[in-house]
Amino acid sequence: METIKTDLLIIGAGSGGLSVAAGASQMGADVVMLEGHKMGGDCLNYGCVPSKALIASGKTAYTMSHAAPYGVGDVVPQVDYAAAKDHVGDVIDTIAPVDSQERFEGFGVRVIREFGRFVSETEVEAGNYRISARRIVIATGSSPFVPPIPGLDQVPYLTNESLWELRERPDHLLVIGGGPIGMEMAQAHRRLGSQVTVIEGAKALGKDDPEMAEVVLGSLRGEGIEIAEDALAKEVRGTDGAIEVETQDGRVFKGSHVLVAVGRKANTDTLDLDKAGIKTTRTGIQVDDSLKTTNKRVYAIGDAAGGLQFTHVAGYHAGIVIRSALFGLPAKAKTDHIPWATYTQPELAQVGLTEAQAKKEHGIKLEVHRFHYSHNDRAIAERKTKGLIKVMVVKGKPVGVSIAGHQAGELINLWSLVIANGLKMSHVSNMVSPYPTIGELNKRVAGAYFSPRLFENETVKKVVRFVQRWLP
Ligand SMILES: Cc1cc2nc3c(=O)[nH]c(=O)nc-3n(C[C@H](O)[C@H](O)[C@H](O)COP(=O)(O)OP(=O)(O)OC[C@H]3O[C@@H](n4cnc5c(N)ncnc54)[C@H](O)[C@@H]3O)c2cc1C
Ligand SMILES: NC(=O)c1ccc[n+]([C@@H]2O[C@H](COP(=O)([O-])OP(=O)(O)OC[C@H]3O[C@@H](n4cnc5c(N)ncnc54)[C@H](O)[C@@H]3O)[C@@H](O)[C@H]2O)c1
Repeated sequence: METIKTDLLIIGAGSGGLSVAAGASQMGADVVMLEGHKMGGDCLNYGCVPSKALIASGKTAYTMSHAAPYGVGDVVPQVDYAAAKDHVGDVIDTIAPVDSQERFEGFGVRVIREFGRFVSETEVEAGNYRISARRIVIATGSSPFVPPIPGLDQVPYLTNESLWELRERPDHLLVIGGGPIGMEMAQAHRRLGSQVTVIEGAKALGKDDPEMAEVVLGSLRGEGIEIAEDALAKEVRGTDGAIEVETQDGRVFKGSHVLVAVGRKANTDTLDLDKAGIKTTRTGIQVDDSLKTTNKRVYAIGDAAGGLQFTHVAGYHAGIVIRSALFGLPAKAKTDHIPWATYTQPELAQVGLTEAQAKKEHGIKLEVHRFHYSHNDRAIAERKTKGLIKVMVVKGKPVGVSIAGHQAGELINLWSLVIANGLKMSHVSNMVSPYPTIGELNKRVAGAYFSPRLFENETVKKVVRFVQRWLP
């Protein structure tokens, strides 16, 4: 067995681990990174990247079959599901070099392609290596949670991992779980020609503001997706091509395939965390504000840390760990300014508090302002008028923003900047947006905040009348 000593050992080469490795190695630390499976982790191989690529195929098919309102004849697209999967593979291959072993070795990182597990508080074994490190970062991500629904293990169910291997378009896809994975994949498949039924135990897109989620759900239903809510899957039966899902209230849904998308499970089982004195919670590894585990030399980041599960969160965590582990500086992970977006069409995006959360936290100090896409000229030109932006404001500062509509995931960037830097509504209204852009929505909602203050204000009116009398 080879013994290695290093400054920083990173377990997992996904979104979080790669970001720590890139930063730390280029800043002079001696870094070892373990990866037991594919470089790039879930996001590149089974998550964000393939899902957004398949969504793009679905969007293309939908545009072709809904062109008439633009004066271009509708066509029935000839969908080749296997070719769409080739497109997905090609997109992964195009991005893969950025996450590759070669690239990281070029930074001076020693990449070991083995799964690691703790053997003591400061040592990890991986294959034929025993690595001791000054600091260790657990960035092992998460896996699809497969609930113990009776019968599920008897049918050939799909997860976000096996879905990408499927080359024949499902005739009728049943999706258990109406979260972001379920809804994104439901719409992509519907647009590629499958019949789709979403079976959701509570409310679909339930982590988002219900008013905003409804904009998306209405559109999805309009496209022919059946969304059954309060439909907790209780039993699954059938065979390849003929699957039935029965819900707790006795409804039975029939389809050809079933995708299980009911959340994630942190990858901690094989790490032997107890040998390093590291505790876990119900959702992942227990960490403090600085992402340190109960073993102060070990950090946990990204999905493994059991909080928000997004690639940009794993990347943000990486920055916190670099600051703390490399420079010994205090660094705390916050969540107030973390956005998320669901890439259905229309999209759904959120940063900061939802209206309900803001009401609870700020009570009567809260003001809520809305602006609808139907008043945005670019949205009208593009016939993308469904949706709205909603801003929760306390004493002139936004504390949360929710957007449902065209390019919501792009629009939320500005509000992430605003909230991260404690900026005010006046900063947004001072901005000049090019006309006509969807981005004007951001300025217009700030206008909606200031309009009553300016236009329904007697003092303002008095001042204007007074000045007008004296102006030459
Ligand atoms: C279908 C789907 C769509 C998604 N879409 C989006 C999106 O659009 N936007 C977004 O922000 N997020 C999205 N996510 C979430 C995103 O993929 C994750 O939040 C992100 O990948 C987490 O990064 P991570 O570094 O924590 O884990 P990962 O990227 O999963 O990396 C963990 C790595 O650790 C390795 N590993 C595990 N155990 C060990 C061990 N013991 N030793 C060595 N290596 C190990 C794994 O093989 C893996 O490569 C999506 C997820 C899914 C499933
Ligand atoms: N666009 C994005 O950024 C994006 C896209 C996909 C995934 N993700 C990340 O991946 C995570 C996991 O996504 P997800 O959609 O699997 O999980 P989720 O936890 O967000 O949603 C799962 C849904 O399944 C439902 N459910 C649970 N058990 C059920 C049962 N027995 N029958 C019916 N419904 C049941 C839950 O009520 C919930 O609504 C997300 O929370 C997100 O962090 C992000």
